[in-house]
Amino acid sequence: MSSAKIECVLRENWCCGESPVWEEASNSLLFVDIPAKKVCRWDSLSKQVQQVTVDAPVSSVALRQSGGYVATVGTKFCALNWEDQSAVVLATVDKDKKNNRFNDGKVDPAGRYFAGTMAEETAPAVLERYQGSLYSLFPDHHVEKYFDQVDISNGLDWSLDHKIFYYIDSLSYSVDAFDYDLQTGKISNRRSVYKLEKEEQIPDGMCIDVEGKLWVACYNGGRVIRLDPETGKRLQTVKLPVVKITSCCFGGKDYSEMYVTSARDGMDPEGLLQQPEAGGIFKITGLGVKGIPPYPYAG
Ligand SMILES: O=C(O)[C@H](O)[C@@H](O)[C@H](O)[C@H](O)CO
Ligand SMILES: [Zn+2]
Repeated sequence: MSSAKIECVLRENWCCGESPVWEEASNSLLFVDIPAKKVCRWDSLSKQVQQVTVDAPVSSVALRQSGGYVATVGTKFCALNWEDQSAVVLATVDKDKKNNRFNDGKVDPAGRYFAGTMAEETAPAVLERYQGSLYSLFPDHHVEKYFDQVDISNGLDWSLDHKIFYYIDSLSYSVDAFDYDLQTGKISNRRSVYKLEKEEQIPDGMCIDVEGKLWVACYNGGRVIRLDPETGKRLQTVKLPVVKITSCCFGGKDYSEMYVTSARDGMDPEGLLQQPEAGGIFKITGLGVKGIPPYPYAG
């Protein structure tokens, strides 16, 4: 077993930190604070954070091949220009669902931006059920819808051979897999590869490592877990000093570090006293396994 070291690298106490993405070119970690409507970029060398505020809850951010970033803002896929802080709408979804917003999103190995929606929460994990759908924004800016009836659309990633798409609808307490056709972006044959145990609580964000194993952030579970999607077995548990763990990604030199986001929304004053780092960003080193670079949006 590895000896993991955990460090809180940013203690600005985000309401709900999410969607960590490593940007190698700037040695930075991108992430969002959903309710604060902020896209943030933390420079790992200068330790400075830059922020861009948008006009609606921003639930995910991704790199863009042609420069700048893309982000899911409210129910819109947007292009984000970091220099002039402008957001341009590329496409809108769920136009008939006024209470919906996007949640987690990630770019596939062919440059499509996948993201799902959910009804806005009245409290963490409290919301009108089955309102969400999963979509992807193709490089030509058209949108495809995969399925609906989603509660909280969350973690997503692709197998190293690009033949499997992994997906989490949080309230199903399951990590699911689909066959993936990289050429067309089509998914099929949904099945569960792991059911969370009670103490692991709610599955949230997810990423894959170079060995093809999945790392899942456990919201209210205070941990990230490493799963073998082939055997359905949990391989490792790494506990963190805060319970509301929202997502994880690999980054740093050679993608050998893991960055973990967390939330403080929904915590009472007593909980915040006990967990002063709630809402912080954590760096885990010494895991003994690396990640892979994020794919940029090709449009
Ligand atoms: O970031 C998300 O995925 C949701 O927007 C959050 O509100 C929580 O993580 C969720 O409630 C836990 O399932
Ligand atoms: Zn999430």
